[in-house]
Parts: sequence; C-alpha cells; structure tokens
Amino acid sequence: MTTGSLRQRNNGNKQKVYQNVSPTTNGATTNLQSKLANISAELQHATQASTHRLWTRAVIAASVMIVVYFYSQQHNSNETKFALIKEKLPLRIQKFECSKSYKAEIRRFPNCVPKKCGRFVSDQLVEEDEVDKLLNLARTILSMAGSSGGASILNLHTGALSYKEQFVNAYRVPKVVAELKEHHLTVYNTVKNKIKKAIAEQFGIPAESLYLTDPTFFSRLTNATARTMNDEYWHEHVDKDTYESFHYTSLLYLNTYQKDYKGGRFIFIDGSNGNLTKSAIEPKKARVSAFTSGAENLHHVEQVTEGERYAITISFTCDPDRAISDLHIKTPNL
Ligand SMILES: O=C(O)CCC(=O)C(=O)O
Ligand SMILES: [Fe+2]
Repeated sequence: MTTGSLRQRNNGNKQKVYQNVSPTTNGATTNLQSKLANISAELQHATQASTHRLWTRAVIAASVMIVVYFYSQQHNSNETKFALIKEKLPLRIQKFECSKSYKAEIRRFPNCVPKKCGRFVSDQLVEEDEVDKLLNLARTILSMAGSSGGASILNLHTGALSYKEQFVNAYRVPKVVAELKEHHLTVYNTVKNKIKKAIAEQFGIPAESLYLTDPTFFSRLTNATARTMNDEYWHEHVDKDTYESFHYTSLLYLNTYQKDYKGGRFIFIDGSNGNLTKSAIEPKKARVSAFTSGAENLHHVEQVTEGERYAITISFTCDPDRAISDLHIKTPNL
C-alpha cells in the first residue's frame, strides 16, 4: 500500500461526510434543521432563564447584605445609643444601683449619697455662646502648646498645660496669661455652677454638698500617635479609680462629633462578664453628660481618627477636704 492510495481513500471519506451535511432539499434535512432551530431556541431560552435566575439571586444576596450591614450598624455588638448628635435633649437620665465600692465610700458623706446612681445628658443646660468663649480659649491656648501625642490638657486651677511630652505651668507663660480674660473665668464658673446644680437635682442631693475638685480641665484629643501614657485617652476606666477624689463626673462638650472630628464617642460599658453592653454618647457642642464616678459607670472614649475634639471635664467631690476654689484671674495657683 502506498501513501498515495491512502490519501485517495481519505479524500473519498471526506466527500461522503460533506455530502451528509451539505444543504439539500430533501425532507430529512429540513427536519433536522428545524430540530436544530428548536434546540437553539430552547438553549437561548434556557440561557436567558438562567441569566435571569442569576440576577435575581444576586439582587437578593445584595439586599440581604445591605440589610445585615445596616442592622449591624444600628445594633453594633449590643450597643445602644444614649445620646445622638441629631437629638437635642432637654434631659435623658438613666438610674441604677450604685456599685458596692462606690456605696461604701460615699457613705462617709451622708448628705451626698445619691438616691440611685446613674447618668444623664442634657443639651439645654449650657448656652452655645458660653461654649464659644470656652472653645476659643482652649483652642488659642492649646495651639500655643499641646502634647506631641494625641491628648492635650489645660488645667486652669493648677496651671498644668501639656507641652510636647510634659506639662508646663500655663501661668508662667506670658503669652498664655495674656489670653486669659476675666470673661473666660466668669463663663467657666457660671457653667460649672449650672452643672453642679443639675447634678444635685438629678441625684437628689443638696448642691452645697458638692465641691469642685481636681483635676478639672480642658482636653483636646486628636489621632496623633501617643508619646506618653497621658496620650492614651481611650482606655476603659472608672473615674473613682483614676481620680480618687471624684464622686460625680461631668463633661461639657465644646464641639461636635462627625462635624468637627471623627471617632471620639464616649462609651459606657454595662453588664458583667459574658453579657456586656455599650451605651454611646455622641459628643456635641454644649452637650453636658454627668454621672456618678464609681464602678457602675465604667467607660472609655473611642480614639479620634480625624480632627480635634474639645471638652471640659468638670469634677465634683463630696469631700470638703478635696475641694478646690473657683477660678479668679489674679490668683492662679502657682
Ligand atoms: O472626654 C470625655 O468624653 C471623657 C474623658 C474621661 O473619661 C476622663 O477624663 O476621665
Ligand atoms: Fe473618665
């Protein structure tokens, strides 16, 4: 057998095959064509149906994901919102039992024992123009000094002012002293008295049993990397442990979460092991938050991620020996 004869035979086969598929007018071919057309139509239909199914599934999956996302935002790990920025609260108050340690300690000052422990927020205690004056003062002075990390303070009672990685005495810095005007101190004292009165009313004690205590200070928080322990403002704590003399803590917020800075919410941590819940306060200009300073009010501040957060921590004690006097322009505590 030669390669030539092979080629010939193959050609013959090819021709046969071609003949079978080439269009002719006989009935069998027409039948096949129409079957093929049907199959193709069915295939097209099936493809369209499966594309449609895929789209439907994708839309359902996306909707479920969106619902889950928003739900988790709203109900973020057992978190409730105690005060939102969009709210203007005359008064929101929550009362509960005092912690054992707080109860035991405050018993030393019978006039000062709250009917119940708790916390409240009010957006109507302090005027916006009072806050403007205090904010301007804090901004001006802290822009002359300030920590190189994320937390700077100005304590007008002791003069402590953050400067890089330490504190200086603000009353020994002439350009700082030049900024401090009588009207600042008047506003500061007025605001402090309003808050003290509100605490006394809400916790059912006479205002005369409450004394301003140290530290009472302006704070500016940013996202700068911490350089010292003082910069690490975000740790959970109990004020009574951090600042021994405190019995009632208050905070006056000088600017607004989301508008002036991101992060920096104040979070109470409630409950016990295994069943912790968070209760969030969104700081807002002129918002006052106040609470009993014991273990019943464990809390922390979330890290600021953008901008500058300004507040004043105004603290009260029931112990006359731990009282500090009101601010007077001529009597800085040197
Ligand atoms: O600035 C705040 O919102 C709270 C600060 C704080 O917890 C504190 O000074 O003990
Ligand atoms: Fe605190």
